[in-house]
Amino acid sequence: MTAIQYQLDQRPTYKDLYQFLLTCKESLSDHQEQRIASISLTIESVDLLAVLNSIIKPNQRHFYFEKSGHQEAILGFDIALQLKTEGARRFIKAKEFIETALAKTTQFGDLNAPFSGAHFFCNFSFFDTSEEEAFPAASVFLPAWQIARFSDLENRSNWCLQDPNDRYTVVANVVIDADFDPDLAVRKLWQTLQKIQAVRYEVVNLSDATKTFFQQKFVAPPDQFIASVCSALDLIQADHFYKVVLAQALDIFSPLPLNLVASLSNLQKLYPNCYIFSTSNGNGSTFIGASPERLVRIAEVSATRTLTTDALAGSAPRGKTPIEDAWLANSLLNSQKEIYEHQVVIDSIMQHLKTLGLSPRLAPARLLQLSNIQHLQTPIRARVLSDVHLLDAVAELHPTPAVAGAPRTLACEQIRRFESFERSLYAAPIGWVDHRGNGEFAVGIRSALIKGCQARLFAGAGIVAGSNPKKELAEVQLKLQALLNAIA
Ligand SMILES: C=C(O[C@@H]1C=C(C(=O)O)C=C[C@H]1O)C(=O)O
Repeated sequence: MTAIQYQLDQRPTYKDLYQFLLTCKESLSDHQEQRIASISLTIESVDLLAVLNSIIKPNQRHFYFEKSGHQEAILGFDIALQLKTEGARRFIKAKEFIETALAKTTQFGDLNAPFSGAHFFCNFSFFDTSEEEAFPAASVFLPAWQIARFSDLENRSNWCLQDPNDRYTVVANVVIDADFDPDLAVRKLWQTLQKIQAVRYEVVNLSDATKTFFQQKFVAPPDQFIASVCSALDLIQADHFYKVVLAQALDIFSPLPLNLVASLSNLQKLYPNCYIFSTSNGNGSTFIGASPERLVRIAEVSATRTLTTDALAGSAPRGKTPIEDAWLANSLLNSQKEIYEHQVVIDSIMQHLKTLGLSPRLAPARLLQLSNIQHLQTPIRARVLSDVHLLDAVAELHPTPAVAGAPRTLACEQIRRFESFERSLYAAPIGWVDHRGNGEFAVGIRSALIKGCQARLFAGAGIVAGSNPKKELAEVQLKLQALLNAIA
């Protein structure tokens, strides 16, 4: 991969870009060869959801990923290169696809600016084959356009407003082949850049989005969920496995098409400490959610390449009063059953990270409090050497016992047996990888698959010895209700 740098204080001109693209074309060695030119520029502030709302067409692929705390958000749209695959080697195939794409990429711009350079957007399904047509078991794409916001501030109180300290990067990825016309390409680039920059003053008044009356239907009735939990508890007692995570799916039908951007904006406001994500297949289906669960991040922390993951399991509702809330938090922190459910996740993550040759360290367990629910959370960190790719870590960690159970294979068999719907992208890795092999994946829980006037909402709960079937149903319904409140 080649990188051409230009001075930070100097925006490239039309001529600079033309010259760069022409050089890329001239470097093609034969008629069959294809190269990628990746151009990174810094721009002034732009509202990413406004771009999603006003520029991206429903039949264009998009990917939106906002890190918990709203410090970073990244939007990709339109496809430069893509891979769709399935099977046991899907994560490895995704890694190979990215490495092959990077080998034919020439990068232009300041690669030290946050979120500059080529980024690849990935979504996977929970199982390694997918019966559900909307999304394949593995999908990776390099977008034609990528826009990112990066905030240096640790705790922004006014996160939903544009902050003067935020920095914005745009990356355009252009496919260069024998028929490539550099002049036309620069003119198109310029036009799209202008369109993006014109969006920044657009007010997307999402709070006015019409809330419509939805009809709702569980895919499997609540009684069936209770019966499944009881059967799972019998198998746990008979020592077949320790834990299984069983989910419910709720279908909603709206008289009007569901409003994707309004739903995302609601999720942002309701869940400021969750990952907010949206991925479309370019064919009318979109998967969105607000997940509190990090699968894995690899980033430079104080000049050390560091892997961070979280064990997240063990839940309680939030109280209606501060006293009730504190009581519920205290019960969660001291419940033998919840601590055990949490520990199963920690043990598995530690073991899988060691399999990767890492020496992980645990931070003390803490409470992660969301607006409707609270969880036990243990951050886990490890130093990584350059031979561990982010997708190697995803392949090793997914699915953790937080969303599958333990032991993994037996738990997954029980999920297939007890759940009567396809999990699709629910509870699966969703995230991005950059040109350095760094990036971040969330676990796609608290999520919904939207198509036109319909949506399927997903939520689950971990079942271990001592679980109470009615409480588990209540937990799943609480999680579903939170999503329902956000879908507009
Ligand atoms: C499976 C889900 O959540 C998981 C299950 C939890 C639990 O049972 O306590 C807590 C957090 C998540 O790891 C979901 O929200 O769908």
